[in-house]
Amino acid sequence: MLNLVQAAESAARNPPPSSSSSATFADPRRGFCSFEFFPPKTDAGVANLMERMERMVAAGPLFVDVTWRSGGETSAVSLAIAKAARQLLGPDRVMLHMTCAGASKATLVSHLATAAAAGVQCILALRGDDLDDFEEQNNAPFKYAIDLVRLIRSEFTNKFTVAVAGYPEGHGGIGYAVNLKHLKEKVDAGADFIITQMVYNAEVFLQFLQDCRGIGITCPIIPGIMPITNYQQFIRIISLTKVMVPDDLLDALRAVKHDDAAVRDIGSSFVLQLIQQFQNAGVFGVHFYTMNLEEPVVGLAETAGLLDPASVKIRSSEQQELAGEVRPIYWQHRPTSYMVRTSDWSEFPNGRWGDHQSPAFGDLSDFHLAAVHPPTVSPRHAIIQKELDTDITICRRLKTEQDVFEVFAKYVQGDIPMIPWCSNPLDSETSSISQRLANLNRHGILTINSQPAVNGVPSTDSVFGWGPADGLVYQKAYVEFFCDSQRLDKLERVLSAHRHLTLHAIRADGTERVGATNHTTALTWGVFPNREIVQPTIMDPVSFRVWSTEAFTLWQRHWARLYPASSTERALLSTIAHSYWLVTVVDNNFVASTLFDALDQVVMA
Ligand SMILES: Cc1cc2nc3c(=O)[nH]c(=O)nc-3n(C[C@H](O)[C@H](O)[C@H](O)COP(=O)(O)OP(=O)(O)OC[C@H]3O[C@@H](n4cnc5c(N)ncnc54)[C@H](O)[C@@H]3O)c2cc1C
Ligand SMILES: NC(=O)c1ccc[n+]([C@@H]2O[C@H](COP(=O)([O-])OP(=O)(O)OC[C@H]3O[C@@H](n4cnc5c(N)ncnc54)[C@H](O)[C@@H]3O)[C@@H](O)[C@H]2O)c1
Repeated sequence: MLNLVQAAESAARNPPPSSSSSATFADPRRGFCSFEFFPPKTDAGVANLMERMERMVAAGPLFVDVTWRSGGETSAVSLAIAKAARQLLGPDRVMLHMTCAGASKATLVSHLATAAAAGVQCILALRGDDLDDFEEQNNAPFKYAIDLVRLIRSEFTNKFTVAVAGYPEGHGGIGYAVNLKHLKEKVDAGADFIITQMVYNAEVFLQFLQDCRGIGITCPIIPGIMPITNYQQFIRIISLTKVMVPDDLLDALRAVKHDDAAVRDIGSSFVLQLIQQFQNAGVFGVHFYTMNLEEPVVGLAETAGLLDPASVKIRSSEQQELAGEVRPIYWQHRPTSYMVRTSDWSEFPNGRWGDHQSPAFGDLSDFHLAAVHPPTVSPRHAIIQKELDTDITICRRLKTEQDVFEVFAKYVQGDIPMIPWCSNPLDSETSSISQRLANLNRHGILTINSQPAVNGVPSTDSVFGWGPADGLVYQKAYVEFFCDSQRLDKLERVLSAHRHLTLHAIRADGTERVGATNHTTALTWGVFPNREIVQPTIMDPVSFRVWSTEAFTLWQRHWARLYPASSTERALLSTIAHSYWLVTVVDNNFVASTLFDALDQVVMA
């Protein structure tokens, strides 16, 4: 893999004589790219990713890589995807991410041996983030990525090419220069090249590159970029990673945030310019955080001249079978693609939770883009300040459940900028119900998501509109919340008089209580001239189950953890996480909704 990266860099810098020196931007010899995939959360998503990956690798990236969930819980899926990619592309063009923090030496050696046996020759050695207990991490043998680099070199010598992560804007709040020093140590310990955290500012990356060179890091450094395809998703990811985004870009995206096609146009022009700036400065490779999306990523890479389809010789299944290889089970049993109905609108047209059969379905934390902790604090990072403020606010004394209820109520009133489940301020459409929501929250219906009913509002409406002009949009009232068993019992009794309301409740241990119907249900849809009905948000019981696991984890991971191990607060939050239900209620009568009346009855004395 290293040879491949070096050869691609050198070919880009020294194009063959036949290529004119005034090569155009789209000259395929001018650049290369890699595509990063993450393991989807559901079997159907994995099956569809396999299919999509086959098309994406045929487009001609230099290599593909597969992320790894901290703790290695999804290691089998990551490995299966890497193995499938290897079968398609060959062994030297596939990289597997692997995290080490909290793992034992035996586990890591076993994962590495399994990867080697599957024909993976390149590892992106990472620390990982998602540890339940920092104290535990401090005593663990593998604290930093460098420990994994050293392990690979000592146990497997040169069997693997090793890449490591770099952070143009710093990492972990310990200072940019210290970060660089640690990066140099990783390279000195045996890393062959560096892939960076996503970056949307050419100056920032080029300064980082110069600083790396200045301290003697000579290996290839590939900047990471995530294509901008959907406003909500982009905002959530930059809030998580805290990467710097030019204000002009944010303003332009905000102005068209409900129109995915316009967001994608603006995002693509921006990313193409960024790549051009990199190329002008002699940086020819780009790492794409694909988010498992196909069309926007391949389109961008193609326009930027980063693909080389001629270099890919995808082997047919017959060739693979002749070579004694077994195709992944997902391919043999893959369902008819579910993508067709959304292909025109890419993956989540202004939509929210995605389709559980989609390869791009998952929680943002699955994308493993980077640290969720604030990096080096810079004055430009107002967003970090916002998070720190939130930490302080929700870190206040919590003695009783009522104190917890108050935090939720304050969030929907706009007095707290974030809670662990909601990282952005409420949408304007929620203002019509925010007082009712605050009251529900104060009475133990702890809301994390909602929408009021909408019946045929113009798609250009400044509050409820989305999609192209001249359409009409609709939505069912919906609310998602945590509550205890007593309130759920009462809700079920109330719902018997509201037959158009459907309920689905799940507890952390997986116990479920479901209403009469439990099918995939349309939540938001739009009718536009000359199109089929567009349905960006559905309530899907499978997605809800997957999401509930994440939702319960956030009590501990993003909240309880802010308090000392034996504190009252930790115990209280932990009890809530284990005993409360996560509930969704959909009001199927979008013409005359009674959802909030029903919830008011639950909290009435
Ligand atoms: C390209 C890329 C891909 C990623 N893929 C995944 C993935 O698949 N799965 C996943 O879970 N996460 C992934 N991540 C996220 C990554 O795990 C986190 O960003 C994590 O917080 C840091 O990982 P690292 O490997 O950079 O850590 P390290 O290099 O160990 O650095 C972590 C922090 O510790 C500091 N440090 C390093 N050495 C020392 C030392 N000796 N003493 C004190 N401080 C030290 C560093 O300066 C840095 O602040 C990815 C990140 C990137 C950029
Ligand atoms: N039901 C599922 O199957 C499923 C699956 C995955 C994610 N989710 C939910 O999706 C959320 C993220 O997706 P999104 O794009 O819909 O979020 P979002 O931030 O866009 O919020 C959607 C709507 O809910 C409102 N809202 C936000 N926080 C609220 C709160 N605390 N109380 C009441 N209303 C609130 C917003 O104003 C907005 O109108 C997750 O936090 C989770 O709640 C649900």
